[in-house]
Amino acid sequence: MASASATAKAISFSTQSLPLNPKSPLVKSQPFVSFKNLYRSPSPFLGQALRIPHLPLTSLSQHPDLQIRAVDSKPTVLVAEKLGQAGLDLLRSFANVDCSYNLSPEELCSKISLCDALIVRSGTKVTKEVFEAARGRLKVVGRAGVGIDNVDLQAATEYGCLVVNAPTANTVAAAEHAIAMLAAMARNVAQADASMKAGKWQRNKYVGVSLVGKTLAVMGFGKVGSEVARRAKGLGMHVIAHDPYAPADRARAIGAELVSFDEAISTADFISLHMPLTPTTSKVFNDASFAKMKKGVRIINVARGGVIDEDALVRALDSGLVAQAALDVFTEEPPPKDNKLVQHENVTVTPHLGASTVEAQEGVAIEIAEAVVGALKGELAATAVNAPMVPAEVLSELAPYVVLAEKLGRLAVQLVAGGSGIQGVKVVYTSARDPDDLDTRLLRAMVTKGILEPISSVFINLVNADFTAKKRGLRISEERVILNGSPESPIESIQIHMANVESKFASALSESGEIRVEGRVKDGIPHFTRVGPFSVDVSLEGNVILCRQYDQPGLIGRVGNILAEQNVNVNFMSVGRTAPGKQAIMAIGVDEEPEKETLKNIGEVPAIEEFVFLKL
Ligand SMILES: NC(=O)c1ccc[n+]([C@@H]2O[C@H](COP(=O)([O-])OP(=O)(O)OC[C@H]3O[C@@H](n4cnc5c(N)ncnc54)[C@H](O)[C@@H]3O)[C@@H](O)[C@H]2O)c1
Ligand SMILES: O=C(O)[C@H](O)COP(=O)(O)O
Repeated sequence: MASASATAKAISFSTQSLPLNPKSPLVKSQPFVSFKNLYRSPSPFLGQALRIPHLPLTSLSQHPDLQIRAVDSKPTVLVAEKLGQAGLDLLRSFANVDCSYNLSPEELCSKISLCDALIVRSGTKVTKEVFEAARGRLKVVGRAGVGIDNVDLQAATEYGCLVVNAPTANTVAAAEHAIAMLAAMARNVAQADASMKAGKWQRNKYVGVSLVGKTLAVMGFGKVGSEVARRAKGLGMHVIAHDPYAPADRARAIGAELVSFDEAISTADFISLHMPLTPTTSKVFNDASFAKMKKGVRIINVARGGVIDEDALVRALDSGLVAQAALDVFTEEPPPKDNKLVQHENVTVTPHLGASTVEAQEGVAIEIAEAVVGALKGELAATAVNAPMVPAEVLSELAPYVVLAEKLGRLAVQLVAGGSGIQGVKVVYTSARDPDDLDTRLLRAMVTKGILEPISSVFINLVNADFTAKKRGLRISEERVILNGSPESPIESIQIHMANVESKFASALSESGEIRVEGRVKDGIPHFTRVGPFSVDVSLEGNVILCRQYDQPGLIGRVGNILAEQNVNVNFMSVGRTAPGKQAIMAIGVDEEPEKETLKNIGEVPAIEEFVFLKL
């Protein structure tokens, strides 16, 4: 058995070559897809996006084929609800834009397989059927607004489709609308207006209530809630808030006190709702909670209709427990014509207008267009809803490690003997960085991609990597080995360990019997540096042949000759041995995939005990 103290000597046969083959059929077909395949892009988000790492753009643009493709291969964005002009202009500068409003679910499903991105507001349901109908082409759904309860996030994740939203541009508009509803309700503005338009003059009927000195409970102290609180303070109201996840000091800074749910609803004169619709908040305002409220309470809902049990609210209004309600949102939108809340004389309604100001819609359109274009370019979106957000500077630092992680995953899985069944994979990072300073989610996703893509038909990216691994029963654990010294590079090495599997290349097994491969980044290029107990050194740019042999003079030349006879270009070769004249591992980097016959000839060289061809 080989010892773990194997040493490596690297023999360079040629320098790094551009992995571009202009004659590749991939360049001719599927133009948008081809870039990823040509450049082996890490495309952490969107595997089919144009993303060209490490390569000078000038050399690409000089290639005639690529110039044509770059022009031809604009993605298509379907805008399914009205979007501000500035956002449309931005989208059109990058993509073909199809504005088709009021599509039926069937029409949406039939169009979607021709689209790379879809932009919606709250009026379009993006269901599992939509993702199924997209047949893998849809890469990003942009929600031009905050609430993503109309998008099936689980299905999006399962299909590897990124969901981004525009979380900030309509905050003030929604807060202003809540305040407008609050004041209009307190002074019966809508009812009095309707009465006058009907020819009446009813001054006694529409006596209102004052806001100053009253207690307002803000339920959900996020972006909109805190802006509502700030404005209510300006109206002289006493503001309390309930939000299990909001920091107390942020509330205090605005002059609001965070209290429990029961305390908020039982002491308030006005209750304004600003939480998202989730399984926990669904119908959280129901008979039981109305019963705890002060008699004559007034409720404003500019969040989501589903947080209120609407039948219970009708009962509470009819009994006088709730004096008035002001509603911008409804469980079903638009609500049926005979909806009792809409018709109720103590209820003021607007048709989901919270975000509908000219300014907010322009802002939202730009915010979502930037997010969608960025995502289509393969960048990580700051407003990703179903994927970890990795800041741009972290991404650029990790770029070569992202490639390394994927290629190590690919190497490791190809070393597994058929029928072994992989269950557990451990990824070990050695680094001098403080663990809190090293975000490995992207690397883990790429290891998963490397392992699963060669053995399945799934397309894996940062969005669906964990989900897909889990679904396939593949457990990926991570371990950090902290090195002493200064953390100049984020990672020293990445190792992949696969336990309880057999290997088709016995030398890949470590002393503990697990498949082990290791890689490092050298001068920005990912290298394969260890297999089992053997040190090797091959840049991970083409494909790799691993041979185990008895170290003897002339062997490297013999294998090199076999490859040269078949016109296979060797780009790198290294030999790791236990001691002179003992067992050694020869790792050969080759640009092309050798013919079967060539590989057979290598295997028949007497000193070679085993070998394996690994495709990267
Ligand atoms: N009517 C409109 O046109 C309109 C416009 C903008 C936003 N909205 C809706 O308003 C809501 C708030 O938007 P935002 O931008 O402030 O979102 P946000 O994420 O900034 O704030 C939501 C807050 O709710 C809190 N929360 C979560 N669960 C809670 C619970 N069980 N009880 C109390 N608080 C809880 C969160 O901690 C968070 O602080 C969303 O539902 C959004 O869709 C509606
Ligand atoms: O969640 C939101 O952003 C608001 O409800 C606005 O929805 P809209 O874009 O459909 O107006």
